Amino acid sequence: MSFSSLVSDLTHRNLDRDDRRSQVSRTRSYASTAATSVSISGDISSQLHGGYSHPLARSWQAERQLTKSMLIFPLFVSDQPEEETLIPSLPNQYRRGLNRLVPYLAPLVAKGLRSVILFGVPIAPGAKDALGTAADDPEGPVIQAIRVLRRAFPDLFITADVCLCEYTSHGHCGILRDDGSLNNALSVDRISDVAMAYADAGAHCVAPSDMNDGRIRAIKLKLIEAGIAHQVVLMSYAAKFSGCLYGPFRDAAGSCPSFGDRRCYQLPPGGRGLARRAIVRDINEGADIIMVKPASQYLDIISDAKELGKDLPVAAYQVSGEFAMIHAAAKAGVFDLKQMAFEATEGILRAGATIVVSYFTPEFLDWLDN
Ligand SMILES: NCc1[nH]cc(CCC(=O)O)c1CC(=O)O
Ligand SMILES: [Zn+2]
Ligand SMILES: [Zn+2]
Repeated sequence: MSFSSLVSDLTHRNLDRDDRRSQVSRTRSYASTAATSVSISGDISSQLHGGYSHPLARSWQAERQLTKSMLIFPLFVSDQPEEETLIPSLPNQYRRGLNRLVPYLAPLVAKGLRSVILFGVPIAPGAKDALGTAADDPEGPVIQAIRVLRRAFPDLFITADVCLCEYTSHGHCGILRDDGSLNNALSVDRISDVAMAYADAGAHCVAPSDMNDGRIRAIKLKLIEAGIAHQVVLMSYAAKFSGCLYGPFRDAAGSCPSFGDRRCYQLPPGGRGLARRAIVRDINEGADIIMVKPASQYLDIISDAKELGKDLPVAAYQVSGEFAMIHAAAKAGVFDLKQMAFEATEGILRAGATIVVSYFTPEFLDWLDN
C-alpha cells in the first residue's frame, strides 16, 4: 500500500468511527436537550454540519452531479490507418489510425460513452502546407473518422474540432500574411469551409478553436446557406486562453507553431474583460454552445459564461496540461488520482459548466458506475 492510499484509508476509518460516535451521542443529547427545555444561546444558523453528515445529503449540496452524458472524450486521429502510438506527455492517450478507432471505442460506448471530439493528425510527409489543405481532404483522418464512427456507433455524438494548426506547415491557426500575422479574412473563409466539410460528412457538432474574429458568424451563415443549420451544433471555443497548458496536446497533434506563439489570437491569461467580450460576441454571432478553455485555471470565466449566456449550455475543456499535471502529481504521491479527477471536475461543474471535455472520460465511465 502506498503512503497516500494508507493515509486516505486511515482517514476514512477515522471518519467512519466519528460518524458512529456522533450517532450514539446524538441519541443521548437529544434526551438531555429535551429535558433542559430550550436554552440555545448560540446562533442557530451557525449549525451547518447536520446538513451534510450523510453521504446522500452531501450529494444534494451540489447543484449538479457529474453524469456520463456531460463528458466529451478527445480523440487524436492519425492519417496512418494502423497507427496506435502512445503520446508520451499525455498519459494513457494514443494517436490512433482509422482502423484502430472502432475496436478501441466499442467497449467505451458499451460503458456509456456518449460523445467524442476529433482532432486530425497528419503524419504523412508533405501533408502540411501554408493553407492547411489536409484539414478538409475528403480522404483525410477527420472526415473519414466521422463517416466510420457514425456508421459504427449510431448513437455517438460526434464533434469535430475545427482548426488549421494541425495541418499548416507553420503550425498557426489560420492563413498568414507575409509578416507572419494572421490574415483574418482569409482564415475565416478557410475555417468556415473546413467546418462545412465536417458538417457535410456528418459531424453533429463543429467546434472552431482557431480564435479568428468573426468565424462563428461565417460558419453559421454557411450552415444556413447549405440548409443544414437546423441539425448541426455550433460550439465556439469562445474564451480560449493562451499559455503553457496545451503543451502535451501539441505533442500529440504535432501542432506546435514553427515560429512565434499564439498570444496575438488566444486570450491573455489576465484578460477577463476580453473573455467576456468574446463570449458575448460569439453568442451574438450564433454560437449554440460556449466553451471555456483551459478549465480549472479559469473557473471565474466559466461562471461569467454561465451568467452572460444564461440560455446556452457552457462547456469547459480540461486541457492536456491540466490532465498531465494531475497524473504527474498523483504519481508523485501528492494525492489520489481518482479523488483529484473528481474534485477538479466537480469544481468545473460548480462554476457553471454542464459539458466537460475530458481525457479522464474512460476512467469516469468506470468510476461513475460505482
Ligand atoms: N487549436 C487547436 C486546439 N484545439 C484544442 C487545443 C488544446 C487542447 C488540449 O491542450 O488538450 C488546441 C491546441 C492549441 O490551441 O494550441
Ligand atoms: Zn489551432
Ligand atoms: Zn470559401
